[in-house]
Amino acid sequence: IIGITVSKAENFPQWYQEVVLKAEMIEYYTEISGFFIMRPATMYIWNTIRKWFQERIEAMGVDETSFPMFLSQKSLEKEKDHVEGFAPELAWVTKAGDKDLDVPVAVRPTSEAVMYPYYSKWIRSHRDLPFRLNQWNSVVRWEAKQTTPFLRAREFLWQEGHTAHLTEKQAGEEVLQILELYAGIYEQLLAVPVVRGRKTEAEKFAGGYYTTTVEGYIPSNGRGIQGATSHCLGQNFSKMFDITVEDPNEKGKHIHVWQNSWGLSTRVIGVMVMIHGDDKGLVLPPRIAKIQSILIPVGLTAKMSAEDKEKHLKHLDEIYQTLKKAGVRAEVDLRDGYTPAWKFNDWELKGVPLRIEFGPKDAAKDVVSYARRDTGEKGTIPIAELTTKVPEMLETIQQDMYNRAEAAYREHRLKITKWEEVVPALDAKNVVIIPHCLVPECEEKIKELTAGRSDDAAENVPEGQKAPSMGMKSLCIPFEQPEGLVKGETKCLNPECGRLAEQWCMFGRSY
Ligand SMILES: O=C1CCCN[C@@H]1CCCn1cnc2ccccc2c1=O
Repeated sequence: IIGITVSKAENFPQWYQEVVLKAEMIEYYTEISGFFIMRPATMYIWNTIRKWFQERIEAMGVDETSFPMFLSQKSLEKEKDHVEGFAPELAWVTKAGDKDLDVPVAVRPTSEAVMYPYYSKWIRSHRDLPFRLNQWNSVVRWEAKQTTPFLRAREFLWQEGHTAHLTEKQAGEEVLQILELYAGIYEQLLAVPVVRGRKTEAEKFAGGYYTTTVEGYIPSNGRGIQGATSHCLGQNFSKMFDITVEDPNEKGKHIHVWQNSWGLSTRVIGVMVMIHGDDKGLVLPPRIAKIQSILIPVGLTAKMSAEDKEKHLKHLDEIYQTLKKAGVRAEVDLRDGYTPAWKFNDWELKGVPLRIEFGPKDAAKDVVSYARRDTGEKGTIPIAELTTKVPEMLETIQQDMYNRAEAAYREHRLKITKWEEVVPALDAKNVVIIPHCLVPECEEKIKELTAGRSDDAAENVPEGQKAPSMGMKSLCIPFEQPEGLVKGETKCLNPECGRLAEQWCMFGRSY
């Protein structure tokens, strides 16, 4: 069996790459770098997320749409001021066949510029509000940085919601409603805890008014990771694209609508793999596992008569049927020519949450033997109790996986009030929450001050090999603010800043 050849603790990047490849989630698209093939194991998870989210936004009155994947120079021009930062990531089509296009078109990196000229056309009266569309699609951003499966790819799947409202208040309510759904995808489906908060001015979507975010944490390297964002765009885009309605209270007067845009991508799958995986491979939370329980016959030795073997497998099939009826996504592995041990490794690599073994010894006692993938715990379950015990155990696994990840995040999210404690905390794989002035220049300074010098003198590291550790960025201003910050008195923690602190702000090394 070709399992994972490195340990998660020893070589995290290599471990991650092996897991997504050997668990058959991803294939590298070697024709063009930065692109990945998403295989059935991945698409099952993505489709589970999509069904969960789609059902809930439909209940909110969001309709589905599908816009073209190309945008014109002209409409890009309308949002040029904030697009310039993104310009290097735009992929352009300049030819069709052997003919140059008179006007090159860009592949969408996001769809504001594609959609909003039509919002302008369709949204005329306040009765058209709230106007809400979402599309499930892929976008292209020609990343210059090193790509990683799920976390940073040049094309990824996401949903992008784009809504218009009459007032800032109505827009603001929806921003948070969607953010809670994003948190729900992480916490209820992926068993991944997230911190909810607002991005600082330096880290928000520049074209927007404010950005709310769910922030994850990767224990293996102590980095923060942006999980999904729900932006209030204010009236910025309705002014750029002339999206107005007649003022219901004042004839002849026009109001620029208040807009939101919100997106969650296949990045969420990478976060789940990184947090829950172990040295045997993927560990899937039961709620998003295509196979929740794999049934494997054991103890079928050669000296067993064909008749006894058949009887045993028939009994196993009854167990399988019982589990299916109980709503468990179960499969039976009857592959010939593979030992039980080989099968155990294979299904552990693929992250199946619960293994059920059934041999003659089990049959004699009317039990099955089980092994939990997350903890390795083994035991037996009376066959008569499978219908209740197996669904219960799957829910327990889901909850335990969340609780362990939540504890790891909580224990590595340190409230710090002494600057000299910051870098040691980062080096110990923590993210920090510090009193901060929220001024962009100060964040830049903090990034410099916390970037580790490449201390080549460090033990047994060849000259110039030790990469300088990156500085910390702001991750979010947590909605849940700790105690102890006295407005007008508490100083920003950056010793070179000197300003007063506005709020507690979470910082960390990040993706
Ligand atoms: O996040 C979201 C959620 C979904 C809808 N769009 C917003 C904002 C996207 C911000 N963004 C991100 N990368 C880009 C890359 C190239 C051009 C433009 C952009 C760009 O506007």
